[in-house]
This record gives sequence, C-alpha cells and structure tokens, in this order.
Amino acid sequence: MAARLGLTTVSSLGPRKALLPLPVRLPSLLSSHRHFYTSLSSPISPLQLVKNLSQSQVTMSASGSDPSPISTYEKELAAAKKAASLAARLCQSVQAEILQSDVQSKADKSPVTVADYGSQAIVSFVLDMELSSGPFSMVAEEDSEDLRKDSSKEILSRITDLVNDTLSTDPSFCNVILSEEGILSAIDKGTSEGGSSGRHWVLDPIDGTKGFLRGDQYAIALALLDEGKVVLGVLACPNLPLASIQHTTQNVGESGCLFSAIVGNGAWMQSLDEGSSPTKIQVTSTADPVDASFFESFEAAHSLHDLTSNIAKKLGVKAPPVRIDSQAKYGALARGDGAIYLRFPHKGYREKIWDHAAGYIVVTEAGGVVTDAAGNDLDFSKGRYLDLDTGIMATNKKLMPSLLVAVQESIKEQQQSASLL
Ligand SMILES: Nc1ncnc2c1ncn2[C@@H]1O[C@H](COP(=O)(O)O)[C@@H](OP(=O)(O)O)[C@H]1O
Ligand SMILES: [Mg+2]
Ligand SMILES: [Mg+2]
Ligand SMILES: [Mg+2]
Repeated sequence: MAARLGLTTVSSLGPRKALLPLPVRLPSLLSSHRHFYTSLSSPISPLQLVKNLSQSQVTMSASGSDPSPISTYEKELAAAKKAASLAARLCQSVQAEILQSDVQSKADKSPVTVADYGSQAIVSFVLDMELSSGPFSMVAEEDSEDLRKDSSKEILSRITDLVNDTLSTDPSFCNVILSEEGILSAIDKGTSEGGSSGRHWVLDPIDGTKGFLRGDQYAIALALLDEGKVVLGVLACPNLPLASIQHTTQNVGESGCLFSAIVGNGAWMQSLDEGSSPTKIQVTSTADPVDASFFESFEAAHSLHDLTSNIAKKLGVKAPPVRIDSQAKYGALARGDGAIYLRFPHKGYREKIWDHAAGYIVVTEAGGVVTDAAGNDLDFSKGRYLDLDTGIMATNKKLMPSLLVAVQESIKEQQQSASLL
C-alpha cells in the first residue's frame, strides 16, 4: 500500500482579464455583494447576473447512478461542490509553481500559502453568491489579519489575481472581478464561532498545507452544520488517485477526487473533472483485523506514530500504516481503500472542527463510524474546537468494538509507562 503519494500533473490558469476603467455600480438587488467588485469586464445587468448564477446551479437528478431522492440540502450541496472544485483549481495552479515567497508563517508558526487564502476567498464568495438568501455564517481556518499588513501588499495582490483568474474559468463568474478589499472581506466571512443553533458552513481551505507544500496530498474540506449537526460535506482531493490506493506504492492513473455526502443520502465520489457523475461509495466490510490496514498522518507531529502502531499490533493488523496528509484519509477510508484511520495528537493539542467535519460525514454516510478515544460520537456544536477525549478513530461498524478495546488498552499502557519515567 502507498506509504506516500506524490504529485499529479496540473494545469495552469489563463491570462488575466483587463479591467475596464469605469466601475459598474450594482443596484440594491445585489447590495449584499457590492463590496466584492471593483469593476466588471463587460457591461452586464444585475438581473442578468442573477440569472446567470441561478442557471449555473447544478441540480442532481434522481436517475441513473446519481444520489436520490432529492434532499433538503440539495441546493447547498451543488453550491458546495462548485465552490470546492473552483478552489481546487486555484490550489492546483499554485502547487504547480509553488514559490517560497508564497509561503507565510502564522503566529502559531504553522505555514499558510497564497493558495490557503485564495481557496478560502473563492469558497466564501461562491457560497455567498450561489446561496444569497438568508444570513451567511462560516467557521473557517484563515483570517485576513496578516494580509492587511503593509508587508503583505504583494502577496494580497497575487491572491487577488489568482482568485480572479480562477473565477474567470467558470461561466457564471467570468464577468466578475474582485477587488483586494473584496478578497479580504470574503476571507473574513469565515470568522463565525459556529455553535449549536442555526446553519454554519465549516471550511478548511487547504487541509494538509504541509502536504501541499511537499507536493503530496491535501484537501479542500467544506461542511455544513445545521443545529449543531454535520448535515453535508464535500472533500476535494486534487492529488488523490481515482483508483484505490490500497495496493499501490505509486501514484498511478488519473487523480482528482470529489467526495460528497448529505445526511441520510449516502456518500458519493466523482472525478474533479467537469461533468463527471458521482458513484456511491462504502467503507470496507472486512471484520478481520488481519485484512485491515490503517491510515494516519504523514506528519509525526500531528499524531503519535508509536501509539498507533501499538494499537494496530494489538488489534492484529499486519499491513504497515499508510501515511498521507489531510482529510484525503477520510475519503480513502470511505471508499474502502483501507479499514481504519487513527489520529492521536500530542497531549494538549485541541482539534478544530474544520479538520474533521467534512471527512466525518463522508465516512459516516459511507457506513463507517468516527469517534473519540472513548468511543463517543464527535460533537461539532461547541464552537471552533472539538471537545473530545484524547484522539480520533474511524473504521467500519464491525471493527469498531475491537478497535475501541485496543485503543483503550494502548492508552492505558502508554500512561503507565509515562508514570514510571
Ligand atoms: N500538533 C498537531 N497535532 C495534531 N494536528 C495538528 C497539529 N498541528 C497542526 N495540526 C493539524 O493537522 C492538520 C493536517 O492534518 P494531517 O496531519 O492529517 O495532514 C492541519 O491542518 P492544516 O494543514 O489545514 O493546517 C492542522 O490543523
Ligand atoms: Mg486542516
Ligand atoms: Mg488548512
Ligand atoms: Mg493550517
């Protein structure tokens, strides 16, 4: 099985559109979006713009292999897929030519790139445009604080170009040009605290930034919370092979997967290519740990590899761990490439909801189970952080009881040996 999956071929974006000298004023019909624009590349009436947007919304039919029946969150799912796919397109163009100057360090020393910011701006903008009715709340990883500093002028200009270039590839947004202030305010729509009431989008614009920088796996992870529950999730994984990664150590064949799920409607996967159709996916049905293999973080700083290998040994797993970055692990698990995902961060680390919400619903709708180390369901209703016992594990329903025992025994042993030191 793949120990590390590499980079796929990526395409570059086309040339920037020239700006018209006179900004077009948008009437009150679009007032909530007005701050986004400096100008439009050709005159277009607001009504036409609204029509273009609604025509572009993809609706899923209940026929063939498509998900059925049409559910409550259908419109939101179409918007989420569109937003994540466009963000993936932006990320692919940056990963193709990643420059050291495009990388910044956040206050906590974690890396953030022009693609993290650009992806967040695109998703925020597209969701807001496609679902313009009602209040919009989003809990997202990035904010604009560092970008508003004088030292970030160049980087902000690059992000603005990237976002506009990417939007220009979509027929519904090809006449839209965002200003730098529009980019900053789109990013800052992600500052919600979430919680147990109302609807909140949850976004990780690039999950696995370290993998992204290495040219490995990453994901654009977008979910919707409704009254504190995850009801919809989309995971765009541009570098994940479409074929199973169970038996290969190489990144062979075509890559670019879009996973999606609506509560009660199963989990689905399709190619990130335009016009692809989703097919239903399911977790593996294996009940024998000897046949099982497990995923974990590539980064040892993100999960205790010693502890997870002890858990796997106790359970009877024979295969070595498959270490890949990001929530691509949840996607691969949901389609049965492996049987278990283990994540046991170092003491004191607090998990954030955007690192798990989309992966959680994709796996649970594929028939899997995701819990903390005590076997409790994950609670996404407590704000920006997950409030949980020790770690996170995901597997199928048959393996979960023995996995829980192995996890609890291993944790106890680890605590005992720590107390002897
Ligand atoms: N010390 C730590 N322990 C656990 N997770 C951590 C961590 N430091 C960062 N992370 C999280 O791990 C995520 C990546 O997970 P993975 O290891 O599965 O690729 C990061 O998401 P970002 O890349 O979005 O910042 C970040 O939120
Ligand atoms: Mg993340
Ligand atoms: Mg991230
Ligand atoms: Mg990060």
